[in-house]
Amino acid sequence: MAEMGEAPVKLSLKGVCKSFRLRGTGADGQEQFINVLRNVNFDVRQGEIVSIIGESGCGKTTLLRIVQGLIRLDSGAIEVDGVPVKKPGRDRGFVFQQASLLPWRTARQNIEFGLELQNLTRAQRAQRANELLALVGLSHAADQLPHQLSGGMQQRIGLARAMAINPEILLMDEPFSALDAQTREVLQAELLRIQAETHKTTLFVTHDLDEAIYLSNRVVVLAAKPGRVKKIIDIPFRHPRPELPELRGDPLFQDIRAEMWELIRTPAPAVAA
Ligand SMILES: Nc1ncnc2c1ncn2[C@@H]1O[C@H](COP(=O)(O)OP(=O)(O)OP(=O)(O)O)[C@@H](O)[C@H]1O
Repeated sequence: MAEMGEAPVKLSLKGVCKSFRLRGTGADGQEQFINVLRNVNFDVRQGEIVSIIGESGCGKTTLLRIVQGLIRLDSGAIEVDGVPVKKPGRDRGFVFQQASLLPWRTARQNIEFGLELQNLTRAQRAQRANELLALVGLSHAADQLPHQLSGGMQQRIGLARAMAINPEILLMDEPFSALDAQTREVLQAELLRIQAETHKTTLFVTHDLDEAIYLSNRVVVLAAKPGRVKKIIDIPFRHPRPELPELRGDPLFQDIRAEMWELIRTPAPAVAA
């Protein structure tokens, strides 16, 4: 997007390749591999939200976990500020599809969890947790246990927990897909509000084309088998954006959506393993 055009590159994916070894062997007794990602290249600029879309199984989650440092790549590199990263680090926070909160800890204590490994006093931890509870709009629920929170509230706490370590990059893997449509739209708008406050560089995996367009500065469309970048689409709507129901009525939104849908449903040429 034009607003982000001049921002420095924060995260770079350079020639990322990944195969997994399958269990057992083939008829010829040889080990078998599935080629999941092939030469994936793109950059994410400081403060940008970039979404990854593509058909189920095209390697979106694998790619995010490689960036997180939980899966090792076969070749290529992940760079943060131009420096290769190979392991998980406090510069990258992760938000999952399920919030996976610790059930015996309150909302506040779940947020504080990530802070306990840092050299902070109890008072500093409490202050940071209070700031984050306010940021995600849940100050009133600080002392509730996870089972007392709705799915949407749990995801807000999951986001606050990821933000607790003050990562420079947020990695989000379908964080709203388990929520009902109405809650999802509320949280999408909240994420844009939080993004405007915090300017986190965000890499966001989703199945939902509308969500990708609404949230993102750019959308990376992956082709499948193996996962490759098919196209990177600029989303030109300026911030602050109107809410999603209104944006959906914009003919430009519909054109972008139609282009993405066409890209996803048209198989890319096969690539030799
Ligand atoms: N540890 C593993 N061992 C073997 N194959 C794996 C492993 N992890 C993922 N795969 C395979 O890699 C491919 C990509 O999986 P991945 O979960 O990254 O896709 P995805 O695009 O996120 O899918 P979805 O949209 O359904 O969540 C799939 O074929 C999957 O079966």
